[in-house]
Amino acid sequence: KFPAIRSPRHDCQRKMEDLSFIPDILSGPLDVYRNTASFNWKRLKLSLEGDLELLKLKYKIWHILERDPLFAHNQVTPSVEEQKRITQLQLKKINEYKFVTKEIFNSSYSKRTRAIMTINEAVQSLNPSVSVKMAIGIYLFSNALLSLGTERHHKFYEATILNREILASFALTEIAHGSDARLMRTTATYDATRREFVVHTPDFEAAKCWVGNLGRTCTHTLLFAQLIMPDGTNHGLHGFVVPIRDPDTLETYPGLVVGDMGEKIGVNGIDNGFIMFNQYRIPRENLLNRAADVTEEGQYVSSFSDPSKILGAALENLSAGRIGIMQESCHSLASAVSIAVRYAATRTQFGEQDNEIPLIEYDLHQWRLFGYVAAAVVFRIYIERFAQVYLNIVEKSHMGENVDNLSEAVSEIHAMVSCSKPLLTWTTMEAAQQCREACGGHGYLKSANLGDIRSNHEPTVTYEGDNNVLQQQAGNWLLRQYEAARGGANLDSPLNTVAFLRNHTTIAKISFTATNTAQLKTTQFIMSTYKWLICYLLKQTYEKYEALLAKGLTKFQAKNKSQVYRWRNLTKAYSEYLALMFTLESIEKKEETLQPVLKKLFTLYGLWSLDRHLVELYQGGYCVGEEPARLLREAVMELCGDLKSEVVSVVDALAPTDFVLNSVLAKSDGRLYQNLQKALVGHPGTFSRASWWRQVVPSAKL
Ligand SMILES: Cc1cc2nc3c(=O)[nH]c(=O)nc-3n(C[C@H](O)[C@H](O)[C@H](O)COP(=O)(O)OP(=O)(O)OC[C@H]3O[C@@H](n4cnc5c(N)ncnc54)[C@H](O)[C@@H]3O)c2cc1C
Repeated sequence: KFPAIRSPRHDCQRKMEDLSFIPDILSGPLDVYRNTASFNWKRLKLSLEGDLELLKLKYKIWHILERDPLFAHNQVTPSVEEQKRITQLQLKKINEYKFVTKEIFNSSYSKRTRAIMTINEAVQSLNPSVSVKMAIGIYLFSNALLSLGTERHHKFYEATILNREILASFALTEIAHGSDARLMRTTATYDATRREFVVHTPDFEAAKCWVGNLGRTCTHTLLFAQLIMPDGTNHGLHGFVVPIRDPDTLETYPGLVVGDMGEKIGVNGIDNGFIMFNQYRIPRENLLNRAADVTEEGQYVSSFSDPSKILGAALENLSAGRIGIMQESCHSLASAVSIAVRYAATRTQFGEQDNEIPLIEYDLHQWRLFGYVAAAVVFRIYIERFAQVYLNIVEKSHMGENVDNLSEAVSEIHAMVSCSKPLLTWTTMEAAQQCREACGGHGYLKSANLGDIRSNHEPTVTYEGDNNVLQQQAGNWLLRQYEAARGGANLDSPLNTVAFLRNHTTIAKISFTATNTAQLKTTQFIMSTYKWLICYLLKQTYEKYEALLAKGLTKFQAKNKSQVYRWRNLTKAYSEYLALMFTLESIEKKEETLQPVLKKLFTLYGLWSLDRHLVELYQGGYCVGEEPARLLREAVMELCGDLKSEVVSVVDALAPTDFVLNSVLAKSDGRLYQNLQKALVGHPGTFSRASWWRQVVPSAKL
């Protein structure tokens, strides 16, 4: 038996905060690579979380749920219906645990939201379906009531967030329209005689669909429908609170046709549903009327009383869910790389004179995995910092405090979120696949958990805004800033993410001058290369777009024809730059002992990402000849080699507890084959004869 060890190399630092609530890891085969780390993994864990209390909260939740049989892992995937049942029961139980304490509930907006995001992430790591159910059914709905509704909707708010009597859903997507929300066809027509809205679905193509929680469970939905006045005037999409089911019987109300979407390729614990409304009546008061209202007599009145508050509300609605998705992606990415790295450090294959070496020793394996480890750390720090900035702005606007250039900040944050959600969700998707392959055949076992991580993560690239469509929105904003910079006008960038565009002509003239890899492995090289790249891609995209307009194409056509290789690459480069910029600012404030490893990870992520932009770096003349590409790739490989001694402890900092990680290949004790044997032998039915053997043996008597 291996004794428990307490990160012996760095005990001197423990006086800072008591991190004993983080379970120690057992000594074992992974020690070989743990003992070479330059830092204490628990301190890195705290640093990546960014807040001691939130880290404690996460461990508290994991600790409680690990002891609750309802949250026990299934060795065999339950039926779709059973997954829905378990998920709903788990949500009920989470409500009963009251992780959102009175103290959290009464704290400031930003503190409360960060705590809720942490709870969501802790739950997501155990069952992503529960966290989505909770995020849509409780938090998205109650936030929308606060930001889009008024006092008269407070009863719904209390019933949702405090009493948990309402479980809501969010109904926007229709069968024939998803990304193009403006053309949704569900209507809510005001009937002044009865002071009600009549909600109607004209045909199947206008049925709301994919609505999470709608298929089996929700009591209410937050419906987006075209608001039509008695005279036929259409005021566009508005939000309405619409009762769906009797909370005591879960029977849907007359006038509704509600169905479940059936089996999906992941997150089957969520009951996604479709709905058709047949002249279904709801009270006038159910219109979320902060921005606009309909009087009893049937007059449409816009109520923009406090523009800053409305803008803050809009910001919150647009971005909060996507920031939550990014945070959850960070967790999935961290879990995937933790599994693959621990496996790589314990699995040996090939060697000289029959001395097999661990996979982690192979350059190829390091190159395949370490860029994603670096991404996991960079994204974690980025989102932690970005969420703080975002929540502070929303909080100030909620409180009616003056926020400088609020409307510009709202647009900038929307652009940032619109390109960062694609970056984080797509990188996680790629990483999950690479990590699965890096674990070979054993990675294909359900008990490796890489399959579930991958398929449950996958829809995040589509929901809350399809990634390709979102990127176009970020590009719109970037091009506006570029146009302003070209014309010498002020940039609308209060968060300073594109402040460098003021110098775009000077930046365009810089080129690759490094003569050795050390010059590349600097924050200065990475950030200045990214600035050049963004300026170059902006120029390319802008010129193409303008040329198409000059040829007589409409704006719509010109924009569509500038996406491939331009708009899209531009927003990708900008999102990577954002992640690097925020991470760099944060790293500089981290404790000294962590800085060397964090800087290496930062540098690897930066160079590894730039490697994927080499075509543009050459195309635009930043790089000339063979040397730049050779040096860049050599620097990536050197960093991979350097990180070999750190990476196992880095994933110790990234990984959740063994129970939560739930991978037979990656328990922190590193006893790969003992754990695998236990799992294979313990699997139900491993040794049984097939119950259907008689049906396939010709001589057997049926
Ligand atoms: C698991 C899951 C849960 C969901 N939960 C909800 C929910 O609770 N409530 C809800 O209302 N909706 C929900 N959705 C729906 C989701 O929000 C939509 O699927 C999403 O907005 C994309 O819309 P769409 O499916 O109509 O795709 P489309 O808009 O038809 O897009 C299809 C493809 O075409 C591309 N495309 C579209 N427009 C352009 C363009 N201009 N240029 C280039 N390419 C383009 C897109 O990139 C995409 O790849 C959920 C979806 C899933 C998968």
